[in-house]
Amino acid sequence: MKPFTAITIAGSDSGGGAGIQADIKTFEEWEVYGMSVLTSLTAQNTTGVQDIHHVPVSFIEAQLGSIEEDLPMNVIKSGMVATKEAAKVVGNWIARQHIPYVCDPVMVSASGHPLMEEETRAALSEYLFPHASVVTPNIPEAETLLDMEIKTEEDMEEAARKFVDRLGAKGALVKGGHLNGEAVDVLYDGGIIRTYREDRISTENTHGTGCTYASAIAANLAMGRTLPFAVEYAKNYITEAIRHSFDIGSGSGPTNHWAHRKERVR
Ligand SMILES: Nc1ncnc2c1ncn2[C@@H]1O[C@H](COP(=O)(O)OP(=O)(O)O)[C@@H](O)[C@H]1O
Ligand SMILES: Cc1ncc(COP(=O)(O)OP(=O)(O)O)c(N)n1
Repeated sequence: MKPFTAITIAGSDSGGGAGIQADIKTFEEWEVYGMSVLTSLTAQNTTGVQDIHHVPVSFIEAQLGSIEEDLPMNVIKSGMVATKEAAKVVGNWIARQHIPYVCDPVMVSASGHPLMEEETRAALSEYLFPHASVVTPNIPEAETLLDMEIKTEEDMEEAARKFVDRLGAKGALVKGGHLNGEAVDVLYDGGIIRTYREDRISTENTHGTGCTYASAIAANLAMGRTLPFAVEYAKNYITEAIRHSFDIGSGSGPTNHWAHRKERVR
């Protein structure tokens, strides 16, 4: 049997809610075989990030090479890529793969800890976005990367268009988790604008939502679904993961990666 496969290039969250751990848990729930390239190690829990250690760029390259020379890949997902040197190596490697790529431009943890060096911002646009089937910024990330304010759904639409028209991504999904009201996300794929809308769930336990959502999109692309359908399935998945999130730790608890088994969202 040959499964669909996905590779995540991201940081480790020792607390298990975000980063590589969230990505692999999500791939598994979609029955997609997960592989990982670690870019940074974080000492992290539900209250915040206590320490960060960046993996040497030569070792990031070694991990990419090990996978490339032996294992099949249907999709690439990236998360925390903290330095411009790492962004360059990862971007140049992705350019050679010619498979769908989901780029989650992780900049700051929900607890407010920077997960990317400031000078890396320009490197994301230069090395990663041009290869992305879709970039998945949250509102603060989109505001920083585009140097604009986002307060309304119309602003989200404008931002999504800019990621494609100005920064060269093939698609952009601007996530509205940080706005008030409904949980609305806006997708632009270079053609039309699509909106994904769910009621906001009242919970503090949303640690890892961005990583989990992007990985669910990647898993669906690995299975051959189109981007709009991949986002639709992933939106249902993340909504149930938040609805049934775990009240563990004394900070913002993690989402529940197996919640869909109760709700049958697949
Ligand atoms: N309280 C919530 N209730 C329902 N959906 C939410 C809630 N918070 C975030 N979401 C959804 O979770 C996904 C991740 O969004 P967001 O929180 O903006 O990203 P990030 O985790 O990268 O900051 C989006 O689909 C967003 O609409
Ligand atoms: C190692 C690592 N990578 C990414 C994040 C950010 O996770 P995300 O799902 O975007 O959001 P929060 O969990 O921070 O709300 C992280 N914390 N750690």
